[in-house]
Amino acid sequence: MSVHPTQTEPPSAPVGVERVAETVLPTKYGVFRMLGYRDSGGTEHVALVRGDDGGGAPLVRVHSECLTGDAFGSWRCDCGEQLDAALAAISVEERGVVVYVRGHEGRGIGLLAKLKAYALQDQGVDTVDANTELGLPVDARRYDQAAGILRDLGIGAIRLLSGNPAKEEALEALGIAVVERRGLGVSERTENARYLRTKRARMRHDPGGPDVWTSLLDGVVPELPEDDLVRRYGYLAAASGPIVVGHARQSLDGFVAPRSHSPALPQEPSDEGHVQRLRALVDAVLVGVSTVLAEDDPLLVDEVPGDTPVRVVLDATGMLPPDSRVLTDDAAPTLWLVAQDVDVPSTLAASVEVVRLPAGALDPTNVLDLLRQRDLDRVLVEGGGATVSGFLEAGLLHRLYCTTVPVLIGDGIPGLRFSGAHAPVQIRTAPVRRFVLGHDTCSEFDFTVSQ
Ligand SMILES: Nc1nc2c(ncn2[C@@H]2O[C@H](COP(=O)(O)OP(=O)(O)OP(=O)(O)O)[C@@H](O)[C@H]2O)c(=O)[nH]1
Ligand SMILES: [Zn+2]
Repeated sequence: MSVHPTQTEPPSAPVGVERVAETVLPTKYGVFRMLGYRDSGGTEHVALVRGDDGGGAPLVRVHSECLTGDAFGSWRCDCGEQLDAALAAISVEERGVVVYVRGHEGRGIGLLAKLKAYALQDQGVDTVDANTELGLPVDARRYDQAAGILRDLGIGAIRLLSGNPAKEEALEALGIAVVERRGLGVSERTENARYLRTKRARMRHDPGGPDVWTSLLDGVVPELPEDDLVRRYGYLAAASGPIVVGHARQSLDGFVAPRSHSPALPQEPSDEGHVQRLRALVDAVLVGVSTVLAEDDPLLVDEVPGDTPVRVVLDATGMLPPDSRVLTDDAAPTLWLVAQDVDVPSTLAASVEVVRLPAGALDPTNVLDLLRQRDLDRVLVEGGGATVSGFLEAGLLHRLYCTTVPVLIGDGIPGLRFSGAHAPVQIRTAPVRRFVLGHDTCSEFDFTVSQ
């Protein structure tokens, strides 16, 4: 059953607003003028204003109060992140307004009714039906106080930051020209995915622009400095020249697997698509043959949106079995790098190209040269330990993600190792960012910053 939200008819007497206070508010997004208003029903609202009057329709966010999202950072909804993103977008343009509308809590049903609606949603009811089951309107918000505040600010035309067409229609009906509407594109989270899906399916919400991940795939980094995807992957999406990213997942004591290969490291069920996202943002993913032998991973991008990159297997002695999935799955080209004199089967999928290098020439520098000649500039060296260590030791990694799994193996297949025989013992340091991937901890080294 599809229920369309019923907009409560505004009472015949429009709500008027009176400006009662003016001050400034320094924030992490810069200094805003802060204007306080009281509407004719006694509810108090504020407007955060940046920039001057001139220069076309400003960015405007008409933000519905949400104590849980705005103040407590709740992930049940996306309000807090939208508010942050709106302030950030306005600070980038150095111009715009956030009208913070009180009394809009719970889409106008009030805070405690919203909490009751949450309790119903905990039992499986969706956000629309929860309001209805409580005998309350799906959306009881009115926007005449927001329109009044904009008029008081001398603003008659706006670029609205919202994914809600009903908000645009309501403002238009109140005489505010919405020359453009776009969503703020904040990333979906596991906790709010159902809520956002329901808003799209049953409340006509649309993102009004590409979401963050789609933008990153297109090489565009949205102005959302607080967004997890932007923070984690913005640099890679924006990289214009060659970039090499290493990845290693190992036990706390530095092994990728026990000697027997069985059992392997526990798979992390929620790595938030980290490895898949790295794959999707590069031109080529490279692995050593031992990793393919151990895991038979076809190296696809199939859990997040994006294209599978060119797959590159370093296999000097030709150990790769012809039925391994990286050779048989033709989702993307595979480069099988072997030494000159190695025998390979004559019948291989059309997606597979055997590239022969002189014996001894399969070192990281030559391999990267070969990839760059093919315009494969962004490279993910995904595993295993020896392969990634080779690129690390050769000083060829711009970034390294070292994910540690909270287990101890004692002895096994080594993860990252420096070869003491070829290089003086080094302590590699670089700025590190750390993030938690389920039970794993990922440390990201940035070797582009010299220390
Ligand atoms: N009744 C109810 N209200 C909710 C729920 N989740 C969030 N809200 C309220 O919904 C309001 C925000 O509305 P949304 O539909 O999320 O977004 P919007 O303002 O219509 O659209 P955007 O401009 O794109 O943010 C806030 O006041 C929240 O308190 C919920 O499950 N039930
Ligand atoms: Zn909210």
